[in-house]
Amino acid sequence: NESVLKGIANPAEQVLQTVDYANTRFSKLDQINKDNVKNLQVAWTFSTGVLRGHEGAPLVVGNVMYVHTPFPNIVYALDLDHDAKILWKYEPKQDPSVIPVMCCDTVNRGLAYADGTILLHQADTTVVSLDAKTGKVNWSVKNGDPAKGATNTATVLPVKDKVIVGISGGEFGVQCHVTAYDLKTGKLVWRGYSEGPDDQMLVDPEKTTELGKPVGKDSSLKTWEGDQWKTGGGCTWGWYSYDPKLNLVYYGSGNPSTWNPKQRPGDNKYSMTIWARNADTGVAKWVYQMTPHDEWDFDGINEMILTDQKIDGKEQPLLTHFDRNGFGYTLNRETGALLVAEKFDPVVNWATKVDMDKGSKTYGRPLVVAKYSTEQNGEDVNSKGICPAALGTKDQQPAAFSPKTNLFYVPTNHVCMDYEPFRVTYTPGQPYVGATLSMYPAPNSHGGMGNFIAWDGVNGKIKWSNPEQFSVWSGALATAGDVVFYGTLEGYIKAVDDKTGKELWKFKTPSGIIGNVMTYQNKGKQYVGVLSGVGGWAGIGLAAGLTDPNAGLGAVGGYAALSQYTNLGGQLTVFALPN
Ligand SMILES: O=C(O)c1cc(C(=O)O)c2c(n1)C(=O)C(=O)c1cc(C(=O)O)[nH]c1-2
Repeated sequence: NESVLKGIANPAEQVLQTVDYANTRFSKLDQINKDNVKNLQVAWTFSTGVLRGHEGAPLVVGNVMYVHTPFPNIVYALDLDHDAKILWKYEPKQDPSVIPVMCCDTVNRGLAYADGTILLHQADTTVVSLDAKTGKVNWSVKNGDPAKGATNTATVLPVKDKVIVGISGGEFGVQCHVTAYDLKTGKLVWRGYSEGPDDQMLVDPEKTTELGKPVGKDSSLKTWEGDQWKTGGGCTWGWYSYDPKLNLVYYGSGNPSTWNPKQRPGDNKYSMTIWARNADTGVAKWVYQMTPHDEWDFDGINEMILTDQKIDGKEQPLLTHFDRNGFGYTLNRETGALLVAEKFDPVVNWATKVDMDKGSKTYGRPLVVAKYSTEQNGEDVNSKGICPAALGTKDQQPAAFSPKTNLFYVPTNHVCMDYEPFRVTYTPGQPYVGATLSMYPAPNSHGGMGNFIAWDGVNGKIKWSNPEQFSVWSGALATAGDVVFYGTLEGYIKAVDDKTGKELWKFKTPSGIIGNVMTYQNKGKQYVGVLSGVGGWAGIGLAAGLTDPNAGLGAVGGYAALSQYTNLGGQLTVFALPN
């Protein structure tokens, strides 16, 4: 989309949640740099009026900032030239009783801008196009059925004349999908499901490849028993990337439903899969399933970061992905060839490695350690000491990449779990979970539940690692000022040196940070902004007022101590250097 490309090219603006189509979250702004970042001060603040988990980041288009909130999904347009005065406010009418409570709070990962419109995907799965000037609704369309457990938390990605949209519902047995709507009218153009017959998945059995081979006819159906694919999950609630040259959209699918692996024999394709789809037709060029027959809830939805780097002696179009399962993958994004798969936290123990031997039957698959296999241990058996926990070595919190250092900056979890699968029956609209968990800090380690790391994607190695007391549930931002920013669950926004990880500055905001740090320029001056508001899976315990470590989906566990550091909130804090 031309207007999106124009916005991406202007570092004063932020028109997408992912900063650019490649998901690098790198800003070319460099007024704030590693020498002066220690002088950052609060420039202004804004209360969103909502006290829940605030994920994503505001957008800046021209001299207007667009701020979104978690449910009820309010959008504010703020005039950056006039003291952030509210230009308009959009508050959707959503019936809270029809919105399924997803595992992990009522978050929303933010807005997107294209062609003079602001695009919002609400919790009730309504996709709305708003006039960016007035906040008036251009069109709206229903993307799913909340009565069957479908909901939304993700942002959308405008590509050419379409907007690409995912859906949540993996804990409700939704057959999840990705859909392209016409940007002007909201008319459905194509929809590809994560599992099912080829025509539903938009898979061409001869042309769609997995690890270099055509997938073959109805390849997904053969990996499910009977009709189980119809309630198979594989939800699409993560981040989307786009390569304009290859015209491919990249994203990952989530867990197969239920969490009880015994109830769904087979590989459960194509849950837990990286998808590369043609943006015009939706037809998949290639797929790669990272965790066949998931036994741990390692949703494969984390962002795909597109870079061009030299690997195996030649410059290649790469895709790097930090999966929940604890492996950092690098693939050739044109062909789907697997190049690197290494653990990005040494505590990962459920698999010894990913088999990289092309001649082997298990090529491309993780080699599972029997003692941590909840499938082999069986129903009603508590498998203990599995690392990482269900929320993964990384969850939705997006990483950043700096072309100045060729390093990825990754917010991670350092958490292990006990997992006990049990039998469930499917009832439309009711939770279809099938396991209980408890989660705790990785043992024999630094005692904390997170690390902020720098990763070399070509060699698959950690460059440096900063331990954190809690999971780093906030997204990273890398800048041309040689600084990387991120937030912590206690509420700190931190700036570190992109080469060494040395802490250069921090500031404690009013609530835990699970939003993504952003930067923009107004009247020639650079600002850094971040949403505070604890929540999401790691913070849901606090958000729901739960202190019982066994409450919820094992959500509280080691995070219960968060209540000693922070409180619910909903605030944007914007920083700048002194005049
Ligand atoms: O399978 C799904 O549909 C689904 C949806 C979501 C969501 O929409 O936020 C999460 C998850 N799964 C999930 O597994 C998970 O760990 C998670 C964390 C968060 C969050 O925002 O903190 N959401 C979700």
